[in-house]
Amino acid sequence: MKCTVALFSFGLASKPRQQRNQGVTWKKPGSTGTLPPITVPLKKPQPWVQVVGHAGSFHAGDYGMLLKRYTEGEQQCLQRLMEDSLRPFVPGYHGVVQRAEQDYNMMDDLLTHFNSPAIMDCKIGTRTYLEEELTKARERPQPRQDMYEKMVDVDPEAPTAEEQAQQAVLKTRYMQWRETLSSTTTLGFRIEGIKKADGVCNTNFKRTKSREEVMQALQDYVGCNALIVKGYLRRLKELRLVLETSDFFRTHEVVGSSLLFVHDSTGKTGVWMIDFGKTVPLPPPLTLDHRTPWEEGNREDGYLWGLDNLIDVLTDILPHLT
Ligand SMILES: O=P(O)(O)O[C@H]1[C@H](O)[C@@H](OP(=O)(O)O)[C@H](OP(=O)(O)O)[C@@H](OP(=O)(O)O)[C@H]1O
Ligand SMILES: Nc1ncnc2c1ncn2[C@@H]1O[C@H](COP(=O)(O)OP(=O)(O)O)[C@@H](O)[C@H]1O
Repeated sequence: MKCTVALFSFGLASKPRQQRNQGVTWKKPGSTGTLPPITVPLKKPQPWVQVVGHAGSFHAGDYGMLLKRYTEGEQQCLQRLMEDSLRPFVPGYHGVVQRAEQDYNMMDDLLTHFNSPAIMDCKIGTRTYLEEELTKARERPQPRQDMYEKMVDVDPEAPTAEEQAQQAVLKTRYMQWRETLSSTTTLGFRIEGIKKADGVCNTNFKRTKSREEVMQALQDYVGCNALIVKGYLRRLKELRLVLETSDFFRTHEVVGSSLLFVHDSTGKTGVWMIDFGKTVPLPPPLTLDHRTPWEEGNREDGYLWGLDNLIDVLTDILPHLT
């Protein structure tokens, strides 16, 4: 999907976001109304921007909140994360709300405190589908036409003769193809989408694979600004330290989760873990180190290996920046 800009908030208040807060007018308490009202111009509110992901899953809420279509698995993860040492690295979670008969997980909008932010979504890990999806695909294969079409759009030669005959591919096959086409297999992370401060959005990274191509895309994203990269590196190294001791992380297979990078022209930077739709608890006493290569059955996801590589790549671009 293309970047989506939400101009209006959803449901929590009756007026659209753009119409409220453009300036606040009030009277002095107890005044007779003879004093002219004081008008305080407030900063223009920022529209929430979705860089990638499922269309129609989100609604921008009020008061810096974001509503994401409810799934029980994601709710469980967000709830557990609020009690874990990873809490500062995930959006604050505020429970389930219902709007127009649909349940949503309500969380902090991570863009709130930035001014015209640049945003990047990086999917972390060497595997983007769950082991249970692989088992299901073997037991009850359900070839998908939509994924065949997405595949052919990128590379008409990619489907096998059998897939061409069926005009359909299995989801796991599509996901594996996406992993090897991009840097997921070789670096353990891939750029999914970037929105720059000028509003220009790029989700065309499916073939961004080599270390050099990834470095180029990252350099472009940070506008060759070394301070921004240093800010990101500090945060990523802190995250790595916390991940290495987090109970939540040790006991969960983290698949398809992204790091959301945000910075603005003031030099402010932030990185958070998002998307726990395919993060599942492991059967005790199984734990993961997130660096051991995946073999079917070991449940390893390559998350920390990918983070190590991302930190290395960002460190390598520093000498090229001003
Ligand atoms: O990015 P493209 O190539 O379009 O492929 C998408 C992403 O892999 C989605 O993962 P994510 O949500 O992590 O971005 C995945 O959703 P799942 O998370 O459900 O696996 C979609 O599966 P379907 O929703 O089954 O189409 C798949 O079609
Ligand atoms: N808490 C958040 N704050 C701000 N933006 C977010 C937040 N969560 C998700 N997004 C935006 O939505 C996009 C998709 O999020 P994600 O959770 O991965 O959705 P999906 O499960 O549909 O893939 C991200 O790339 C980002 O732009």
